[in-house]
Amino acid sequence: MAMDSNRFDRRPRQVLPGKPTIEWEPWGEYQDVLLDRSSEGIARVAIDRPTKRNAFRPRTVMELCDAFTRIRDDQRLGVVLFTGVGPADDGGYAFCAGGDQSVRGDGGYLDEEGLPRLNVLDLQRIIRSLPKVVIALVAGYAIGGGQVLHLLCDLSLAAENAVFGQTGPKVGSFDGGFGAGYLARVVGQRKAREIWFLCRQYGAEEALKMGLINEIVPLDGLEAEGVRWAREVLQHSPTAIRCLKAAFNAETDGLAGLQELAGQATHLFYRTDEAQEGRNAFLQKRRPDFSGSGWLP
Ligand SMILES: CC(C)(COP(=O)(O)OP(=O)(O)OC[C@H]1O[C@@H](n2cnc3c(N)ncnc32)[C@H](O)[C@@H]1OP(=O)(O)O)[C@@H](O)C(=O)NCCC(=O)NCCSC(=O)c1cc(O)c2ccccc2c1O
Repeated sequence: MAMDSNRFDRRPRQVLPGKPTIEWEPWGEYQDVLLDRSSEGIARVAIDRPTKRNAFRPRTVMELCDAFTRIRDDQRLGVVLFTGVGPADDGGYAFCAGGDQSVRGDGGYLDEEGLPRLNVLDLQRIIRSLPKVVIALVAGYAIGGGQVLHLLCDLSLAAENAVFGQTGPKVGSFDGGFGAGYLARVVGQRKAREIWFLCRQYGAEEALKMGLINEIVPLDGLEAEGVRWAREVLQHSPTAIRCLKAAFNAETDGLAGLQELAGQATHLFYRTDEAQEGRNAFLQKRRPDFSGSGWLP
């Protein structure tokens, strides 16, 4: 999906206002997304459709899935900053305004072949199960499906101009998965029902009060604060962090969440002499000898 970045301009690109506090390396080239990484272990993913308030079309989502999958597979990366390019030419900012209504067909959002898709649901799962920390940097609107994407990030830093809300019942849509159930876990059932049933917009202070975000930051310091949080996370144990993320998900995500947590346990188990004895015995066509393992309390 991403084209070789060597063919393109490799100068760092401005995503949000403010002085960069980290050296970004452009990483691949997409149409709707900017992807950068740094040698410090941080990646930056930005939706690049500012004239549409960073609303996503199927291509945007496919590119985001590709970007997050590449990040997952790069062992040097531990934290992702997820944001939207701004400002637009009219001065407006958005993290993401949800699904692009101009390509919404009768059965979903139409891709370039005319196939109706709701592929943001795939992206939600990729972000949710990414064994790294995803930090949303919200400048301007996080609305509709964009608000759900923001919700699924592990941490959220919002600029003073951030605005959150749902529009589904206004525009004939709803996200009854993470968008409803997980929102209720985060802000409580009463507030979640208010957000969806009334379709109001909430500023950064209200979002902080309801637990939707972690901190409010001046707009031109948003990326720098994200980098600061990322650097702090990166000082800690990668295994502890990935297991904790899976544990938080397990509490809310049913069997899919337990599968992630169990996968982390299997990863760790594979590194033990005990697990390796099972594999070696099979390959050497002999009985396994687990006597050295003990039955710990
Ligand atoms: C986000 C806004 C509140 C911003 O208002 P503002 O006044 O600042 O700006 P404009 O309204 O003038 O917008 C500027 C420019 O951007 C275009 N635009 C903005 N949002 C979208 C969008 N979502 N789709 C297409 N285009 C958009 C706008 O038309 C303007 O362009 P011009 O050419 O006319 O200048 C406000 O823009 C707003 O309310 N936007 C709509 C928000 C919305 O309703 N989003 C969709 C919700 S539904 C959804 O996201 C969704 C997606 C899924 O894939 C799902 C999958 C599965 C289940 C549920 C899903 C789901 O609910």
